[in-house]
Amino acid sequence: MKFLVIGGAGYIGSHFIYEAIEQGYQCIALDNLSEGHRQALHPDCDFVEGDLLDLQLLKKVIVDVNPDAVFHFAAYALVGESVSDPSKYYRNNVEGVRTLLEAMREQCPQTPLVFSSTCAVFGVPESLPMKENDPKKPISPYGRSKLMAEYLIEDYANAYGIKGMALRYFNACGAHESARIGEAHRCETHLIPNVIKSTLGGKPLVIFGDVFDTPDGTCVRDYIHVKDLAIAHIKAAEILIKKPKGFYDVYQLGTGQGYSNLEIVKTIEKVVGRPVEFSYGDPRPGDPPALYTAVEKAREGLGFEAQYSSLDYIIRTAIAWHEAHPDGF
Ligand SMILES: NC(=O)c1ccc[n+]([C@@H]2O[C@H](COP(=O)([O-])OP(=O)(O)OC[C@H]3O[C@@H](n4cnc5c(N)ncnc54)[C@H](O)[C@@H]3O)[C@@H](O)[C@H]2O)c1
Ligand SMILES: O=c1ccn([C@@H]2O[C@H](COP(=O)(O)OP(=O)(O)O[C@H]3O[C@H](CO)[C@@H](O)[C@H](O)[C@H]3O)[C@@H](O)[C@H]2O)c(=O)[nH]1
Repeated sequence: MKFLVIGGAGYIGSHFIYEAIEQGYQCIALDNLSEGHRQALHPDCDFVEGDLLDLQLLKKVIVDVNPDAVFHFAAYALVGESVSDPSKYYRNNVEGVRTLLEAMREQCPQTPLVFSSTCAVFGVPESLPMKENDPKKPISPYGRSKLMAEYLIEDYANAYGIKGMALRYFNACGAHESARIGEAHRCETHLIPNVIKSTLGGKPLVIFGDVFDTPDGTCVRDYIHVKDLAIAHIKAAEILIKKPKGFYDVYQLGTGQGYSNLEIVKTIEKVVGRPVEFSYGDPRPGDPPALYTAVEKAREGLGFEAQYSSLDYIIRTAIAWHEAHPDGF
């Protein structure tokens, strides 16, 4: 089977491709390398350098590849930047999805689409753990753009028979067990890489806020290893392939267990064997105090349960990647 992977040179997309190729699937990545890295691509993965917003290119690639499933990882994903430059986010994350849906509607209306969504569609959750159908009140243009994209896919499924699944990830983390690929965002905002980089001589760590309504005052998040995300995507595609036209559903991917920012720092200290220096800063605007998912729907609907997301494995694989590639790719 052949998978077309939009955004395949990015962090999560590149780990998905490694897993899919290791499981025997053929992969073709399309990426404009605005954030991704050519070196992140598996050596057996075919690559088209191009833009999601280029409808003619998408149609041509779909005809040439004739994929059995399409995976859409490409987006801009910095919450803060989305507040200061929403136009950039709505264009790439909403118009990009519409362009892809148009290309698929014309060239491969039966082919399943698996879409990267986020727990940021909820904003500040009304209750925990968060369930798929809980109320959604996103508080950033990034979260809103992803919620709009979910609606677009659902509407195209209802009206034109597209088959789609939105997978809402909680906090993606970790690296490939080989340490050949890992998290290498050009502007790194995520906690785990920032803690690790601070131990390797990078920028000093600032923990954003210690006065949240959580057990130790720091934010709580649900961390899921990129290998688990990759496995869930393959399960989603295998299920979607067998579904009738017009099928659409949403699943959340996390472990169901929350860890505070301080617990992450303490675990990294234990693994590296020395103290991590940090200071407390102001809370980051738009950070909800606690986010963790209910896992029942993914367990029942996808047969998915995280297996590679112990904090110890996440941190060990992430450290191995950063030690092997201190300057990224
Ligand atoms: N990292 C997380 O914790 C997290 C959590 C929830 C959801 N997500 C979502 O998962 C997806 C992947 O996230 P990531 O962390 O791997 O991000 P990433 O930036 O590393 O990967 C995105 C890739 O898409 C490419 N891209 C962006 N716009 C494009 C365009 N117009 N045309 C072609 N390629 C384009 C980039 O070059 C990059 O390679 C995103 O949709 C993100 O919103 C990420
Ligand atoms: O240097 C840092 C970096 C992060 N944090 C805190 O660590 C926690 C986790 O932050 P981060 O790793 O940036 O992830 P989130 O902000 O939780 O991730 C959100 O942002 C992603 C976009 O990058 C979305 O896709 C996810 O769905 C959404 O949960 C938050 O409390 C941050 O304030 C720090 O204290 N210091």
